[in-house]
Amino acid sequence: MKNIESYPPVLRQVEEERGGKSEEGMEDDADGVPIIDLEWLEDEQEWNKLDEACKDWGLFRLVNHGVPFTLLKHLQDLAKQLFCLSFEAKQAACIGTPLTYFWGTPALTPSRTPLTRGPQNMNFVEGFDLPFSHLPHLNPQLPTLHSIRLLLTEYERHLSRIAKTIFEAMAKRLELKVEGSKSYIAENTGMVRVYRYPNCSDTNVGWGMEAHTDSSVLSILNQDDEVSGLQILKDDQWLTVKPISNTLIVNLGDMMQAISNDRYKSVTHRVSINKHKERISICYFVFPGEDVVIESSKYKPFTYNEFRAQVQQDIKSIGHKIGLPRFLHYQDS
Ligand SMILES: O=C(O)CCC(=O)C(=O)O
Ligand SMILES: [Fe+2]
Repeated sequence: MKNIESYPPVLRQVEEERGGKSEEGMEDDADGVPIIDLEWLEDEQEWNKLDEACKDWGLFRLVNHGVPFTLLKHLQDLAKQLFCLSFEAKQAACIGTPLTYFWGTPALTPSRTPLTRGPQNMNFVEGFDLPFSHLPHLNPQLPTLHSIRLLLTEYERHLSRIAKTIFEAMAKRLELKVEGSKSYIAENTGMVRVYRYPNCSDTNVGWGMEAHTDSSVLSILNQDDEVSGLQILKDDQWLTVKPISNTLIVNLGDMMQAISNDRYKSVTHRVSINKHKERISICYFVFPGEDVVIESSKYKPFTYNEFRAQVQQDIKSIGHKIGLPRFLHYQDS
């Protein structure tokens, strides 16, 4: 169902202006993304597969993850309902709550106001930012948000279990010291973002989300069952990650790349705009404790807090994130 009144006005305007001026896009069907079975992660062979996936791809598809299919589906449906509300209702729903509603950019300032950079590099996306630590204090007026809150509490339990299991397997492989490695995925830093990428008949207007790497340790994506959009950069080629029902997509972020001293990579990815259908995705991010120092031989020691502050500063001053290269011991001049 197309519900253009519910889009943020700037996104609505683009679609109205571009309506009809479209070009057929080509989409590749096969993706070849490595598949990791969470139930078999203890097994030597699966463990090797995980290591390879993290080195070569920085991303994999997770099966047998233990999250009930009904929960994944229900969250998707509720997110759809939430986005169908009018723009004004979505704005109003967040006032006085720890939620943030944003559009046109996924980047937020430290005070969690959206960082927009004008219509030229606007991302064709709207979303809600939901930090898990605030979930118990969230007392939303909207029934849809209330239901989402209840489901997210259960979702969080599953996703933190998954993140922990995957991280522990990686840490063992990387021979990280157990004490330090625990705080690399801090209990209280998980957060979820729910996105809607409106469809647009002219896919040349830009990106749902422009190319970037995540700043997280791990990001776990529950993507739309039917509508594709996520693309990753693999061997200098963009590749579409197919939506496959009842699977999760796990991607490694900058923190994981640094923790692994560049053995693993933070995958560059972007989201394309779909011509015919809007796309919903629910992304869970896990970060190190804010003051935990990440030490490696490639990078100067830094905390996630420092990394985040640098990213914010770069976005503000030069318009985009530089990320890990800012922290290299030896920077190219
Ligand atoms: O929506 C997606 O598929 C990806 C979202 C994403 O890349 C992000 O939130 O960093
Ligand atoms: Fe991302």
